[in-house]
Amino acid sequence: MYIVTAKEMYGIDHYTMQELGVEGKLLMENAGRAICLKLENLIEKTSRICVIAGSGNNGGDGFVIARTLLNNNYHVHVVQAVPDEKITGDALYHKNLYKNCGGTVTVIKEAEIIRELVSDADIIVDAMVGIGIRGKLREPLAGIVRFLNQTEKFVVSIDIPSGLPADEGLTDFTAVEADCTFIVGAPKTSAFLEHSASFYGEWEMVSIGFPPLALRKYSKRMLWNEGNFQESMPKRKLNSHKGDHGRGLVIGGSTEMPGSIAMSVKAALKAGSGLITAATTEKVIQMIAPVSMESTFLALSEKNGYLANHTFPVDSYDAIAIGIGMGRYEETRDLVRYVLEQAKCPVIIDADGLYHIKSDLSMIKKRSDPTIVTPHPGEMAMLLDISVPELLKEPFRYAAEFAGKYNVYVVLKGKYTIITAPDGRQAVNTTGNPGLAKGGSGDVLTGISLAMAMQDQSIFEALCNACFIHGKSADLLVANEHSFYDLLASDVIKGITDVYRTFS
Ligand SMILES: NC(=O)C1=CN([C@@H]2O[C@H](COP(=O)(O)OP(=O)(O)OC[C@H]3O[C@@H](n4cnc5c(N)ncnc54)[C@H](O)[C@@H]3O)[C@@H](O)[C@H]2O)[C@H](O)CC1
Ligand SMILES: [K+]
Repeated sequence: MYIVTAKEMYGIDHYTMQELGVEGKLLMENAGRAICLKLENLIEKTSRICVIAGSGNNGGDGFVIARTLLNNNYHVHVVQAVPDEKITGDALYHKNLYKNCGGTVTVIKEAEIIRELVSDADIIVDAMVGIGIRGKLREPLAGIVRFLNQTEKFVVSIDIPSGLPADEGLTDFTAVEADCTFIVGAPKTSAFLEHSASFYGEWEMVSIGFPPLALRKYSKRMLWNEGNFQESMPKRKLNSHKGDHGRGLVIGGSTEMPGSIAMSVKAALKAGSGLITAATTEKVIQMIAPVSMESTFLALSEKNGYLANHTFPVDSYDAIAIGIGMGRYEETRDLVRYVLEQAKCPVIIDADGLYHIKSDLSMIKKRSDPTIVTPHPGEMAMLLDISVPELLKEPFRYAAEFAGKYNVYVVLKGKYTIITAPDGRQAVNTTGNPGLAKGGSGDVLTGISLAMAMQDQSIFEALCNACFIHGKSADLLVANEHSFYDLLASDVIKGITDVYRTFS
């Protein structure tokens, strides 16, 4: 499923109409009809429905919905929140069809009377504004939105909750807080931003006839779901041996933080790596060996419980993860630099490793093999020299700019984890839950990512699948024996079993 900006949606729309010859009226009919098929499952046959229509094509969708419901014997009424002369083009065509079928319309000039007009309605369909919103909502629409947000009635928004921007970048808006939203054609980026996603309520996308070639042409962003996971995950050959599944190295750990590297190692093995070596201090090896029985160890020299600068061969690995629990010292920074310069395989940089590259980002830019950074918002903001709120306003743009500028893959972790490739392709992960907001969760994701980077798939797919597995494991655990409260990172490692058993 593609994710679009308003501009991209208009591009897709224009292409479908001009190049492929599909008329706008037909797209609008498709949208309204597809939405009604879904809506009728949500409402009673006796429900009274009030459609609030605006001036643009979003209002046009509202008129198609009103006509379809009317023709299916529902009790429906349209409140038009703009003067008659504002309804033009395809929207006017569909308004006329609705009226020709016996539909009724009340035109309102002031927001106040909306209370009275919807007093007997059970369901309110919000078709005031969609992706055509410019700036903050004006009156009387803003007043209607304020009313809708304090009413108990069930509010269904069409395409976008009216007033909400389709794109990232704006946080000051008045918008409908919908109970549910039927998104037209493709979800918009605002459905995946922390400050705006909740306005959509539950959402579902309806297809209205945009061909995949049009979507592909305009959007580089997608939602990574079960279908993508199942299609792209390499199948295991029955006659394969451990050498086929990757030899990985995890570098990190300190006496203060021995557990994190153990988690990454375990997760990497559980997710399907053939061989994993943990490169850490002698003391950490002693501490984690009893719980990391399946891995091998490489003892590196230490200084005050942390890894010291060290040169050792890094060329016999298929992928490397570095940074976990390693601390932020000059010696550990030199170690990160050494590995980034020497390793001729994909390198994943996490946790303290991210602080080290910040001091000299040319460390990552110079590399010719894939480099992957896996920051949470605080780390990403640190890398970009901006605040976390600034980052969260436009995470898609910031991640894409960083990935392009430094030629790296970025896994920006969060409720909506965004995976970005250096060429600008982006995916939003669909799995995961609040149970993952706990220490160790990131270490597990790094381990799974390491395993995925060594399987037969592109790095972009590998990272999308790693995030999918990590979140899905947590989802299955919470759906069965665990809760958001008690879920531990070590449970998530165990849960990988169920993900594989369910989906492969
Ligand atoms: N290709 C598609 O995606 C299709 C989408 N459909 C629906 O059409 C809308 C987009 O339609 P458009 O006419 O371009 O814009 P809107 O209806 O969203 O809004 C424009 C309308 O709103 C007024 N307006 C703009 N800003 C404000 C404001 N701040 N305050 C008040 N009023 C405002 C402006 O004057 C315009 O009149 C899309 O979301 C889908 O729902 C098609 O039906 C099918 C194809
Ligand atoms: K709307």
